[in-house]
Amino acid sequence: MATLGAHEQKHKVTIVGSGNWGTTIAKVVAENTKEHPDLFESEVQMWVYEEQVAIPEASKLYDPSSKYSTEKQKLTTLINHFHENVKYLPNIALPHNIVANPSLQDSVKEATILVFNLPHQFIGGLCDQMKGSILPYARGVSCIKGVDVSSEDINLYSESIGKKLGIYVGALSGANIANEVALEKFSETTVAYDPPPMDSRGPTPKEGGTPRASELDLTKITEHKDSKGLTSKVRLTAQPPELPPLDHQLMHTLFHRPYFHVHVVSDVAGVSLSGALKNIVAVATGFVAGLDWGDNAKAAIMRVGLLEMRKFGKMFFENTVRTATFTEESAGVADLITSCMSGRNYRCAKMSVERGVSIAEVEKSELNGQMLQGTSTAKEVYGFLKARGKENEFPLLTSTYRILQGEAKLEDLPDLIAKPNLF
Ligand SMILES: NC(=O)c1ccc[n+]([C@@H]2O[C@H](COP(=O)([O-])OP(=O)(O)OC[C@H]3O[C@@H](n4cnc5c(N)ncnc54)[C@H](O)[C@@H]3O)[C@@H](O)[C@H]2O)c1
Ligand SMILES: O=P(O)(O)OC[C@H](O)CO
Repeated sequence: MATLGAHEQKHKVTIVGSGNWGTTIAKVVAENTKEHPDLFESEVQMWVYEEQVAIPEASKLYDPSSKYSTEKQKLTTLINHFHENVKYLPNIALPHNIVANPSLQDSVKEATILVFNLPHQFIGGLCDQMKGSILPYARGVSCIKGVDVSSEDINLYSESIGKKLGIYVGALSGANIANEVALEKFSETTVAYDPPPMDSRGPTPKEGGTPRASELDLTKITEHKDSKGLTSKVRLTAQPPELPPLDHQLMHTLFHRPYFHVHVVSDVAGVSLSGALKNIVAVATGFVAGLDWGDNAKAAIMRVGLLEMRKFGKMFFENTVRTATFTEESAGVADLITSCMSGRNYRCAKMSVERGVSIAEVEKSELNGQMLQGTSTAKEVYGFLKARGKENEFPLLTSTYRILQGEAKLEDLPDLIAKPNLF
């Protein structure tokens, strides 16, 4: 187990988000912060998008004589009272050192490590609200499976968040159906963390002066190569030397559990792109499952999907992506497989075909507020590919969007994806 020596300060962790995966990762992290008091403050703040919730009658917490069962209450009140997220992760006991906080600014203000974990459509607005409230030397990890697409550009969420907040952000992604991880069934994940070299330790002393752990001494302009290989000057604040160094070893200690095995790598692009693009492939796999075409058809979609994911990485992130990530890491092929077997994108796409209704209708009726990422990512990625004139080079990603739009027939999918050059 990692012990990094005695330090005057400890890391304080905040989870930004509290959905199905957000709450599960809060549980993982809170178990570790409690187990490593030499490195972390035990308390983990979890920012909750506040809503009024009644305990479902199916819940083991349901007690008709209690005010909590009959009346709608604030979700934060319920989480902090029962140590359970009754809406997004029901029937899972949460560690008592998780504190649900409805105030974004208050929840992040002391965090030295910010874990971003919520549906990707909300992150831009939340970063705007967070500006000015976070520590300048905080570091982040994005668990978001999605890509940040503007009219003609594509960015990893880790980098978009990092740019908006002026901090370095890595990524976590893997074959991680949240409910299974929450039940402590074995799984693996991949953490990608590759901060600019200044993070290696210590303040930059003023010439002839003694280093002090103040922001002034620790902030410097440093060269940083982003995931597209572009080198730019970024203003970044080093973490004070009083804190345990935030390196691969500490990342491992923060996320690894006996049931949740972590592999830390440096390929932020490969890890992030895998998590985003596999959601589109899962929608396509759900579609063919809905037609009852069998496992061979699903495997064919997964094969083409994996090749398109790798080609996408090579084409648009060629300078930094490690193509082996797609086939060697949990974030790559393993996440593709689990998502295409039982993920929400797969299940909702399958039901939409079986019931003859839109996937959005199924999402609304079946997910109790949880959100699909595959449908919006399909639209965003298609828009990006089309703007570049590359849509025909990614037939599965493109066809999935066109089927969602009613512009292509699902039954034609085998021909639509036949014989592309995916290498
Ligand atoms: N659930 C999984 O099994 C799983 C596993 C791995 C990764 N992921 C990824 O993790 C990320 C988060 O997914 P999740 O499963 O925790 O979320 P989720 O699908 O449970 O989404 C619901 C969350 O969105 C929040 N929300 C709703 N409206 C909001 C608003 N206006 N502003 C801010 N928040 C709002 C809700 O409070 C809730 O916390 C996604 O990128 C997802 O792809 C999910
Ligand atoms: O349920 P999905 O489809 O959002 O997928 C969940 C996870 O990403 C699987 O690793």
